[in-house]
Amino acid sequence: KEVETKQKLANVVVLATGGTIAGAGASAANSATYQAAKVGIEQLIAGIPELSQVANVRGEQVMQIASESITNENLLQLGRRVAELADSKDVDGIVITHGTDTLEETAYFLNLVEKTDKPIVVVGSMRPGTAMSADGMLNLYNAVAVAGSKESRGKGVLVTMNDEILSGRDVSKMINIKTEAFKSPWGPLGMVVEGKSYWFRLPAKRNTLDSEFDIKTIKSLPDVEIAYGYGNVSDTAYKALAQSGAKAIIHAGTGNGSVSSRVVPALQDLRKSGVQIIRSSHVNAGGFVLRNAEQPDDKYDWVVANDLNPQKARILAMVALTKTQDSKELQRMFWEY
Ligand SMILES: NC(=O)C[C@H](N)C(=O)O
Repeated sequence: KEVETKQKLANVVVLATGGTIAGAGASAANSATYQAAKVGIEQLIAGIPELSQVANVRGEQVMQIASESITNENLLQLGRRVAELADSKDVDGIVITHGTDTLEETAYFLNLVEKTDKPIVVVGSMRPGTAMSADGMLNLYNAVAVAGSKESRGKGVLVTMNDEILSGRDVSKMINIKTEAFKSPWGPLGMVVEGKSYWFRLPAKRNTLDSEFDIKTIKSLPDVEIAYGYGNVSDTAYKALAQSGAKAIIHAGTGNGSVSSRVVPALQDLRKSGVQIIRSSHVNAGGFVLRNAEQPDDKYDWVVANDLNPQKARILAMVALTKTQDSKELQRMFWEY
């Protein structure tokens, strides 16, 4: 009977990349002072025997880094491994353990480039496993349960943090000291409780199977950089980024992506020289940038990121620029993804 149940369980592969979920501190009181990316995936899986009740789980250590140090090469490496596993008949779902600092970027990247309807769930933790009330164990258990569930198929890349199921497209780390750190401005898609998923809404934006991007055809990612808007800002950073080879600059603007009059002339010049200018917003609870509001985007040939925060706008711009250099095409992609 036991063998029978085991056969019915989904096969879930956990790809480990490091982060706090693999972190370790000197004492149980160290919830914020610790080293990320210390514990291997075998040890993480062995620490949660209950995983075997929700899926047949095996782990793979893809890298072991704190996520603030993730490079474009790391993203491509991870994306390619996810695609290989998704193509494999004996894999039903994939979980990626990840540091939380750039988790939202990796989740969005995978959401754009993985051509599969198999569940892909990205998960992290705010406290290391050595801390009191560590959150990684339950977050990972939830991730495996969601990745092993047929109901999770075709919903784009997902994130499970703090009992919520969130869309990898628009989830963002909103605070760095609470376990309730990850939010989407548009709310979670569902909840996961005791290994069972409860769904309430679906992503409306193009993703995975419905996406025009494919990890298998992306050889490298172009250089896209972010410059921050604030009072008394100068154009130095924008110019320097372009000079060092940025193909697009994300303006992490104030308010609705507004641009200081001290910076506008430089951005007009950069656009004329071929650099794409993409207006986003760094407001905390989620920006919303509209074309030709605040700035005449049609006249300047700039692009707006709408609700994508600057770091997510960077991901879409990189992926989009592997297909087109046309600003109108770029803008279409920013509306559709
Ligand atoms: N909570 C975390 O995972 C933070 C860590 N710096 C990381 O992103 O790897």
